Amino acid sequence: MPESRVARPRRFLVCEPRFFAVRYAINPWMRPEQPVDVSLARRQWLSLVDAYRRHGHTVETVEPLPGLPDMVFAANAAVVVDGRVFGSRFHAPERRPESVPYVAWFKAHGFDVQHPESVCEGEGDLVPAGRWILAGTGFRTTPEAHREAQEFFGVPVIGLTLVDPYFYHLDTALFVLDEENVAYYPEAFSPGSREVLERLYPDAVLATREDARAFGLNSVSDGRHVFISPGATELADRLADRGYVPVPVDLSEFRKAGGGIKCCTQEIRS
Ligand SMILES: CN(C)C(=N)NCCC[C@H](N)C(=O)O
Repeated sequence: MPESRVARPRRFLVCEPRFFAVRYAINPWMRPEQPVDVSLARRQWLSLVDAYRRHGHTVETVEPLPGLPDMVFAANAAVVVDGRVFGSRFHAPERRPESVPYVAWFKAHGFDVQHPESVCEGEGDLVPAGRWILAGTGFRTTPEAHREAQEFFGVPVIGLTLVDPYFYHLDTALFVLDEENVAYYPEAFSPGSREVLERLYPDAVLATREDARAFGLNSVSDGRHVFISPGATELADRLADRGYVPVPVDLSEFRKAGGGIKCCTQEIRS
């Protein structure tokens, strides 16, 4: 009999994909010559917002700006823990202007924003996980940014090295299920980082390459429901065996930019 899991209501910040497009290539998923169906992307994004609201979560929006096609990926804008906001410094020049509207949103909603000095892509690489923050590096966020985040939050930051360019942000290879456990794709990590994950999470849910390629690890969990790509079928079964409730949400259009459910979702933890 699987354990019965308890959901905790969340506060999410999202950005409508009004200007979503693939105009440049900054990760292996992006091919600017491949057309994007903006109206399908919008419907898919609305289905995510609807799924969050139906499950009792609060969803707020930041106004999208023209010329910023990746602004829909709200997770990259910051990391928020205990109401403290650690902003972003994007690796790609094309994404750097996104910080301005996000910082303005946080300020307008009563938050101060700490600006990192090193490249740091928000919750894409800094993943709060109960007593610590798991932090990816290798492609985007730097180890210097991990140190800055630890100083700022006063929470242990555990560095993990990513090695496969298809899993260029930590949130493509791992997600937090609840305060105690995570799901991840081991081959996305260096051997030493894999060992760290095995020590921290001996009971983790492991994903196959197929599930990882379907963006199954770019999921959002509220402790009970897991909002997950419908392509990650085996992972969904493994989660259900552990008592989680998979809620499939198809964001296939966003995969063309290298993003999925978690990328579109900034969690405001206060
Ligand atoms: C799950 N991921 C990767 C995210 N958290 N964000 C998606 C960013 C996509 C954007 N084209 C880029 O390459 O930056």
